[in-house]
Amino acid sequence: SYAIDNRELVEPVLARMGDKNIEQTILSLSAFPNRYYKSQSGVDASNWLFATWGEMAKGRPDITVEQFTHAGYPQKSVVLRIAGSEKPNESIVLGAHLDSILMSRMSDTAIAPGADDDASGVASLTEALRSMLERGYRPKRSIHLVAYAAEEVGLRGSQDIARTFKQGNNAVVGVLQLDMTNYKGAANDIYLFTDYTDSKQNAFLAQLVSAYLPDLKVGYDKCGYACSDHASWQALGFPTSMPFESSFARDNPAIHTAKDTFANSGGQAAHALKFARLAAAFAIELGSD
Ligand SMILES: N[C@H](Cc1ccc(I)cc1)C(=O)NO
Ligand SMILES: [Zn+2]
Ligand SMILES: [Zn+2]
Repeated sequence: SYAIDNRELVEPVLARMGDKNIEQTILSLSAFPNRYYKSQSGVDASNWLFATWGEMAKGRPDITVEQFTHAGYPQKSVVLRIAGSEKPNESIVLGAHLDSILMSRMSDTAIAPGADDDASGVASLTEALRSMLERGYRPKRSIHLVAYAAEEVGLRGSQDIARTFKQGNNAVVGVLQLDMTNYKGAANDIYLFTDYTDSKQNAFLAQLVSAYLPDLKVGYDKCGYACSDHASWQALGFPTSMPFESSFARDNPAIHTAKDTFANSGGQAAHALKFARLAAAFAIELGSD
């Protein structure tokens, strides 16, 4: 059941979150020439995030950070796990994708900064993590943060990882995907996609916004196809949601081009901060029961 009954745990974490750290993470990730799943810089970006999350997790014996090796290409996904103190085999998964691409003339050395798609999602998750750690938050269920490799070439990294969870004895309570969080293209703040997602979990997310982010407006839209990694999880029967930055009609025109830069997402991360806060509220409410 989706109870909202951990306000004393959620609010201090949200209060400590800001856009400056998100900005820095977006700038760091979009500084790689590209994060293509087959390029050296795509491997380097994975290694950078592995080191960054590993540094953040130092001093927490309940946290592991690993790289997940995929068959057929060198870019690894990065998986961080905060072990639940009471129900470690029940998991909440927060995801974003690590890789970037150009819609045309892609090559191992092409310039594909992917600031919005999807450095913004990785940065939003990283800020949620930072604030939870600063508060010393310990979940009862396990919380997993995943930066997927190879999303742009057919949701390949998330397919491997979702399948691994399916084969393990993890009960997955809920999955959240953040793919593009920093380009505010439309009137509402957060758009919940209604296709390839779970309607009950979407309703829970809307309640979380009302409870913790009351000045934000929620809209609904459809992608029309399996448009990000949430579809890999939904296909295996796990409840997923994808809060998105804009409406379908007004999504970021720069994605999959060399123009997908932080400057072209507005030059600030205030929009991405909304998604970071929603992700933290989702993780703590589901992780604390
Ligand atoms: N297709 C998705 C981006 C994408 C997702 C939703 C909408 I509306 C428009 C565009 C992608 O490129 N993910 O990496
Ligand atoms: Zn994309
Ligand atoms: Zn994407």
